[in-house]
Amino acid sequence: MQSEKVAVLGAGSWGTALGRLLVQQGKQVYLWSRRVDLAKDINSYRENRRYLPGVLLPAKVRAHADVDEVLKDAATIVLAVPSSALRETAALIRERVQGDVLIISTAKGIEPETLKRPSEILREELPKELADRVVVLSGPSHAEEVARDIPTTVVVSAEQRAVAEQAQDLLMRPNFRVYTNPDLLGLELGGSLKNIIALACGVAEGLGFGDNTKAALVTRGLAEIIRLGTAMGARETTFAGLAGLGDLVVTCTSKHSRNMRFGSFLGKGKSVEESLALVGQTVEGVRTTRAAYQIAREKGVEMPITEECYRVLFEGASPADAVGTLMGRLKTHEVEEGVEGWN
Ligand SMILES: NC(=O)c1ccc[n+]([C@@H]2O[C@H](COP(=O)([O-])OP(=O)(O)OC[C@H]3O[C@@H](n4cnc5c(N)ncnc54)[C@H](O)[C@@H]3O)[C@@H](O)[C@H]2O)c1
Ligand SMILES: O=P(O)(O)OC[C@H](O)CO
Repeated sequence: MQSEKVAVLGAGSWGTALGRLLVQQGKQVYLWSRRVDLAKDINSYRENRRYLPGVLLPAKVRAHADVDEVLKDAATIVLAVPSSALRETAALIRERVQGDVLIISTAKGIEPETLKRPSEILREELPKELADRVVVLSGPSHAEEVARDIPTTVVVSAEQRAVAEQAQDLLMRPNFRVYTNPDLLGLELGGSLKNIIALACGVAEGLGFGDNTKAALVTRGLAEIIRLGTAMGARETTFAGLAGLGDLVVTCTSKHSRNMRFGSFLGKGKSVEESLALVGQTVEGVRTTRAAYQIAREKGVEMPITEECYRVLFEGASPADAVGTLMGRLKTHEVEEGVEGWN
């Protein structure tokens, strides 16, 4: 009989929320924290006070600092570490796991050094039989709300439909609705690139701007995500879905968003380092801005918001200067084929 054990690697907010959800699905969850003190604290308080305060965890979520114990005989592995930690975490799996294991990848970032997406990193780091079992989970899903059973919709993809459907069956709950989509590339790009736009929305908030500015960033942000995504081979319709517009809306409007909070500190005049320290959690948008900027240049795709985020994050431009550049761009059409439709 297949083990009911699930290993969740990464005891941050998302790993903890997904661990709780999987216990609701009847699983025994081993939550891996590389820090012994955090594992002890979670088990003592039945709460992840550092990353997901205020959520009582069932006894079947047990935190461990020993990765051997966590991975042994697990039928499913959920990867909930930031994209920056994915390669080293995959190496831990490679050295310890064989066989028919489902691997759910949740990181939403692009590696700036290689321009690789999470599933590509896993393909490089894992043996083929494990990499073939990787499912990408994306969509609008703040841990703070999932952990409170607030109705949420997400989307999964994998190279094989049957593998994606296995994850769909595993995760589907009355208040956690899981769709499938064959466009794995689009899912990963949507989930990663929206963090750049959320960061920009945070900057706008920090500068004291209003809803008009945020709506502008979401709308024009989606336009540049679609431009890059389709140039890379993703399907345009994916960006109208949960991993595109859905995640863009939630991240650009939610008080829970780490990327937006980070941007708002920048907008208030804090440095990148100060802003990261103030958030104190993973902010994927920083590394992904660097990666997307590079990919856009290589592909000759125009991404004005991403470019300005890059200038603020890595070239010392001030947020006010970035706004001036965006608003002062040459006049243009709203859609690429803008002049068509007129005589
Ligand atoms: N929080 C959410 O609502 C949410 C939702 C969907 C997807 N995600 C994605 O999930 C990933 C994790 O985000 P999060 O919000 O849980 O981050 P977080 O900052 O809350 O937690 C990250 C966890 O990973 C651990 N970690 C960092 N580097 C590590 C390493 N090298 N080895 C082992 N552990 C390491 C940290 O100690 C921490 O426990 C990100 O890619 C994020 O985009 C988050
Ligand atoms: O809090 P953020 O900005 O990392 O976003 C979390 C999730 O990606 C929302 O779907």
